[in-house]
Amino acid sequence: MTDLRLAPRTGREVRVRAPGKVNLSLRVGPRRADGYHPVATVFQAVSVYEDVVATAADDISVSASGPQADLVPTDDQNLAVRAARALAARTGIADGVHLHLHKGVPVAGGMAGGSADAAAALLACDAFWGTGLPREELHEIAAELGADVPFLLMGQTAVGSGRGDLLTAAMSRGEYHWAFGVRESGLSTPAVYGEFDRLHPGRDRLEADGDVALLHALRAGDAPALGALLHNDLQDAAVELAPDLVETLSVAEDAGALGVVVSGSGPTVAALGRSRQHALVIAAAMTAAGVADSVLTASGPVPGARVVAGSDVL
Ligand SMILES: C[C@@](CO)(OP(=O)(O)O)[C@H](O)COP(=O)(O)OP(=O)(O)OC[C@H]1O[C@@H](n2ccc(N)nc2=O)[C@H](O)[C@@H]1O
Ligand SMILES: Nc1ncnc2c1ncn2[C@@H]1O[C@H](COP(=O)(O)OP(=O)(O)O)[C@@H](O)[C@H]1O
Repeated sequence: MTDLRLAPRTGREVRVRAPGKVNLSLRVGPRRADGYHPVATVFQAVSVYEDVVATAADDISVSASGPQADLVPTDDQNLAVRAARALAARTGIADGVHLHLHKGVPVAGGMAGGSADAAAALLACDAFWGTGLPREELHEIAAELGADVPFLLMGQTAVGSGRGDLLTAAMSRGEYHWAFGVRESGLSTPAVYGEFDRLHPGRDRLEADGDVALLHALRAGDAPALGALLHNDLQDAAVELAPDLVETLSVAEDAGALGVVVSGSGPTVAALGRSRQHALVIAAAMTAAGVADSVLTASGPVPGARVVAGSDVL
């Protein structure tokens, strides 16, 4: 038997898990001078995960695995690489790291998989390099990387304002069960916001207080009420760019979903089930009708990015 105490130490790894999200409500105001839109949103983190593993390397590099890994850039455009570089710049660290992304969240699907990678990479590098940044500073870097990144650090349920990066935790009781209809060809977030501008030229303000009833339903753990109140101002724009989504939405509705909505900028369709079993039934209905390239089921809310293991690799 090998004596592990004598084995050479070849590397250390830090493993971080971050969830995807669904916007239970997304209200959008008129485009600002900086190109962003003010939003009022209610995020829920769901149990579809990105697992990011940090190991030693000379430079900062990334690789990806998972069903849609070929759609993920592995250069400096990758949000995990951008996160590592931003943390290195903030802390003056000159070390390298390799980040491997096990992608469970659909790519360009409106469920923020890239943002989850960025949040996970921030935590992974912070632990790997031992920089020990306070949570607020990680949140600041996260907001610079993208509007959705802070929420994937935080997880659970939160109200987002500003660009979606100013967060307040929201109370939520119980567990919500989702079926997701996934498309292979994603939608670009800027393109969907652009289509929103085209469809709503007269929009002059953000309806920021429209989610009182939805937040009440969450506090009460009332899934039927929540289902009826799911809302997405970007849905028409996503449907305009991907008209087949109408069928996906209607198949999920016909399967008895409590509510059906396009997730964020789409094209993933999120359908709320009455139970875990019912979410499986809705997913099966979408598969049988051929209205999604693949389906997922998940529940929420779940925690944000967190270190799940840090170990010496022999
Ligand atoms: C629509 C939402 C809903 O949660 O999520 P996704 O569906 O992309 O996951 C978000 O607003 C997306 O957030 P995120 O994907 O992080 O956006 P960023 O990388 O910061 O911005 C990409 C581009 O989207 C547009 N954008 C983003 C956020 C916002 N509040 N207004 C915008 O107009 C801008 O054109 C921006 O240049
Ligand atoms: N780590 C990453 N994972 C996925 N996509 C990434 C990543 N880094 C950059 N991208 C780019 O961001 C785009 C959208 O990312 P993603 O977060 O998956 O979707 P969405 O913004 O719709 O939630 C992708 O099409 C890809 O070009």
